[in-house]
Amino acid sequence: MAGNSFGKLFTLTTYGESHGPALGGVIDGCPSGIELDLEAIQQELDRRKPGQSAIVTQRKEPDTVKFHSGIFEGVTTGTSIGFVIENTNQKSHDYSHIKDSYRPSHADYTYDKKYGVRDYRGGGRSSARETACRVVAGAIAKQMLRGIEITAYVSGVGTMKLNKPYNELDLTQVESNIVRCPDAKMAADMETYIKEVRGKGDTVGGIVSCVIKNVPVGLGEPVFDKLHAELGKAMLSINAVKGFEYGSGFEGCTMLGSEHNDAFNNDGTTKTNYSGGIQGGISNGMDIYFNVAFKPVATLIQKYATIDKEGNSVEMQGKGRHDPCVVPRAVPIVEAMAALVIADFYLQNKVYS
Ligand SMILES: C=C(O[C@@H]1CC(C(=O)O)=C[C@@H](OP(=O)(O)O)[C@H]1O)C(=O)O
Repeated sequence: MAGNSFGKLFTLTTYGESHGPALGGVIDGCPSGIELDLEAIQQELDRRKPGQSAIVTQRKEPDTVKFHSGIFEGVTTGTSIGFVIENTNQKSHDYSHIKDSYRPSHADYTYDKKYGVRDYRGGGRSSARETACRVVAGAIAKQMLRGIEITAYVSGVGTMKLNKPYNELDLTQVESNIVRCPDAKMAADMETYIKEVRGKGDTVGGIVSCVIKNVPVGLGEPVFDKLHAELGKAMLSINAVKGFEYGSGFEGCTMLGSEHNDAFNNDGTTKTNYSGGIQGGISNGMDIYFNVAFKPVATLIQKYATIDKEGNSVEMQGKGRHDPCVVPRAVPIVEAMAALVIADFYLQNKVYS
């Protein structure tokens, strides 16, 4: 299986399956001399971990990270940073019923056809549990990116959407509720809805929005490695992601150029920011903002029709511990992937000192 690494200079390689003994990773290219706040890294993991509230999977994992290399007396040494997160709460028997059949819209079918061998327990390598490793690396990248603020939040669940731009929201409130939506009223409605959906054994999708502030001018490459292309790849590599848009996104296509162009101020900043902080694939110093669309989780706790390995129609009953909606736990994952992209360009574009 290829494709387990991300980044060019600040790189992350991850390993591990949902029901194996552990997940882990190696971060390479992190500069030396960064004083790490290890508690802050664990706090990021706590924001992502399963079992954290009544609206997420009830698998109980502490997701405690142990570092094995690359850090001496709390400071990065410039060597590879190896880390491990143990799996402690696997219930693999919950998965024996799908050993020989495929959950519709899950990775079960494609993994089986591609590799011929499938660790069906908890989704194996296709499990979103892998994203814990991204959160570790992202937390280190965030600490390397002093002064840059990356804030994600839930802006949509099902058809419920926050119809306000990030700069009209109080983003200090993201962690004040279990949905991670900065509008208290909307968060309460979303929570009720997610609980209703969970009660039916069903799932629902949603949107995570993200803003990156204080990015200097000049990150990103002009042709294939555009900053927004790398952000798009990073976000689309997160489990269950179906869409990515930045700046004015799909809505911007309905505007005229004369409305959409961001007029300059004399210092090079712009009066509007439909560009989303990126022009020609390169950051222009304005806020970078984007939306990430997550589909409803494929595993339903309901009866469903599918096929087995031989192609016979079978009726299955979903079981196990699953997220009725992934967006509350996806918030720190989106931030982590954004941090990895920005950190990588910091090093590539030699703006880090
Ligand atoms: C454990 C996590 O999420 C898991 C993601 C997942 C899947 O199929 O992706 C299946 C479930 O695993 P299990 O049945 O073992 O509880 C989720 O709980 C996690 O994110 O840490």
